[in-house]
Amino acid sequence: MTILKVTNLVKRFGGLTAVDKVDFAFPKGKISAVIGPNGAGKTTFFNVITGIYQPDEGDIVLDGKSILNLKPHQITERGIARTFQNIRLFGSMTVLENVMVGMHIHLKAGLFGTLLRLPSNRAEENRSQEEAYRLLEYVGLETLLNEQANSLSYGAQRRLEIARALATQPKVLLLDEPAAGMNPRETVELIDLIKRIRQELDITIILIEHDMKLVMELSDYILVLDYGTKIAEGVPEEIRSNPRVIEAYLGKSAAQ
Ligand SMILES: Nc1ncnc2c1ncn2[C@@H]1O[C@H](COP(=O)(O)OP(=O)(O)OP(=O)(O)O)[C@@H](O)[C@H]1O
Repeated sequence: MTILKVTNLVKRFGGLTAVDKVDFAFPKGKISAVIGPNGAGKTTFFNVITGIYQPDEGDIVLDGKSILNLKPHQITERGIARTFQNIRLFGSMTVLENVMVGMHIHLKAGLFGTLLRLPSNRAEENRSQEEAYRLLEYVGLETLLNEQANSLSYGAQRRLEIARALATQPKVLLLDEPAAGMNPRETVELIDLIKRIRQELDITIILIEHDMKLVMELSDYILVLDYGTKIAEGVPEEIRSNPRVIEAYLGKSAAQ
């Protein structure tokens, strides 16, 4: 079953076509990877799906409904959450507060009522704090809940970004280079966390990643972009031996 489907997706920047007529159906409850050489259009693809850019052509359908022309926060409300290639946390806020920011889209009190701790919002605030704590436990950061976000290690900041994204209760979670800058131990922990999110929370995961070991180990399905176009799709074994993919990564001579 498909949860997210893009059809004939096109995004141009002036004369450059960053995403060029891409069709892809992301299977529900699976981990899909979007790979390709630098500049292939992967982040632009994520930016179009999450409403940061509107596509010039094509359609994006989440759970049977088009999300075209929606603003990023409306797309989050529909059930797509993401993390960024360059970590975007509220650095001077605590770890707990960062997760509560993710939660506010589902709270009646709203973000500022929650953060200002207005008396009328106390009960809701307590519930959301408990939920935020549970999410921090889930990603293994519960002992750091009162730390300032920018005091965390790089790997911990990436996990906090994932917790904040989970707080929006997504159907689909987009991870843009989640292992970038991580040491080998942090990467192993990340792989475990992503597998648990798929299995236990039933969330569909789409990730962009340059670490091929991680991609091959985690992905059920892979979409390969090069110069904005889809050059291959399939299961990891098919992608690993696909001559067009080898050529795109290593140059023509490697594929011959
Ligand atoms: N806002 C923008 N304005 C103009 N050109 C852009 C913009 N964003 C991306 N591009 C261009 O679109 C192309 C695709 O970029 P994109 O960042 O999507 O690639 P990528 O596959 O994510 O690359 P990387 O692996 O290096 O992160 C590149 O040529 C890039 O320079």
